[in-house]
Amino acid sequence: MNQPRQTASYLSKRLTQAGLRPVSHFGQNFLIDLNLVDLIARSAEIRRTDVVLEVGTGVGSLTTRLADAAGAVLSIEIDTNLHGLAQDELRGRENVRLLLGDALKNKNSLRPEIMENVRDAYERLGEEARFLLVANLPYNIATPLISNLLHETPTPDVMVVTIQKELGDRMLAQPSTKDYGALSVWVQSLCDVSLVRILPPTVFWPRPKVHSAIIRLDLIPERRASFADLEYFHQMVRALFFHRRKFLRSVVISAMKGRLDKTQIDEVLSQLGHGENARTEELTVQQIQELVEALRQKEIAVGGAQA
Ligand SMILES: C[S@@+](CC[C@H](N)C(=O)[O-])C[C@H]1O[C@@H](n2cnc3c(N)ncnc32)[C@H](O)[C@@H]1O
Repeated sequence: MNQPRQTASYLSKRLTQAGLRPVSHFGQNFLIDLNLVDLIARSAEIRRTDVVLEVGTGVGSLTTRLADAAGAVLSIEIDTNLHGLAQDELRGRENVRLLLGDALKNKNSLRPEIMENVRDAYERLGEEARFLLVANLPYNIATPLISNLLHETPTPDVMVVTIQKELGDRMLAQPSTKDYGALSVWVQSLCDVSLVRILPPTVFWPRPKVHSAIIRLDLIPERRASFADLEYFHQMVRALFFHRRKFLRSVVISAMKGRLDKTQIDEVLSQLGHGENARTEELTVQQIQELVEALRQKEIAVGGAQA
């Protein structure tokens, strides 16, 4: 088993020998600093009883490190040529399974094979098993991938991902800032989010136009368990941030159209102390959770949502 020497010249040679070039629409920006590949793997604190999902195998350099530490690694790659190179690189590693295809079935769901394989490995690894996502993600699918994984069972206990810095800023954002939005509320409602490292374009080959960030998300099981209807919450969060400039009251009215009338909505808002000048972006994650739950309860009371 070879340890790939992942420098720009090594990678470009390897791809050129195979008659390939990086494909930009697949987000093929490879990490060329081995210390950073190690940092991603190390930051996930992987154990022998963990099943690790990687999205975007590339030539398999991070996959190798994940396989050294984990009980099982499942890695998916959309590009047939890279999948072939990674198969060569990882041959003989019995705890690695490589899938070929798009990690997403559509914007709202993962390719079913992924969670089927994760659940298989999870059961095999026994009571101590955890599920982790550790990946240098293709930037165009990072948001749907992370958002959708938070609906899955098992939900990842830990996610350590390299993403566009701007997306990391949105995940970490606090109320009343420009980056605070549906994604901030959705991930922070379920996870502790922390910044591991900001990465300049120079550590990738080819160089992307923007800075990147390694972000760690730790699922807090009590937070997840506190939701009566997670799907309802997620949909409402998206609706509440859809018109950023409007006042909270008019946003709620349009989100609840045909479900609650204005009087019912005003009752909920005044009970929670949100005046007519309130805006969604000023509300803390907890205030948004309370608002969505109060709206859900109101809908149940008037015969709409399911208890
Ligand atoms: C940023 S590169 C990371 C490659 C490698 N893991 C590394 O760290 O250098 C992203 C990889 O994801 C693959 N990819 C892009 N879109 C994908 C998708 N929808 N599903 C699975 N893999 C995808 C790309 O072909 C590319 O190999």
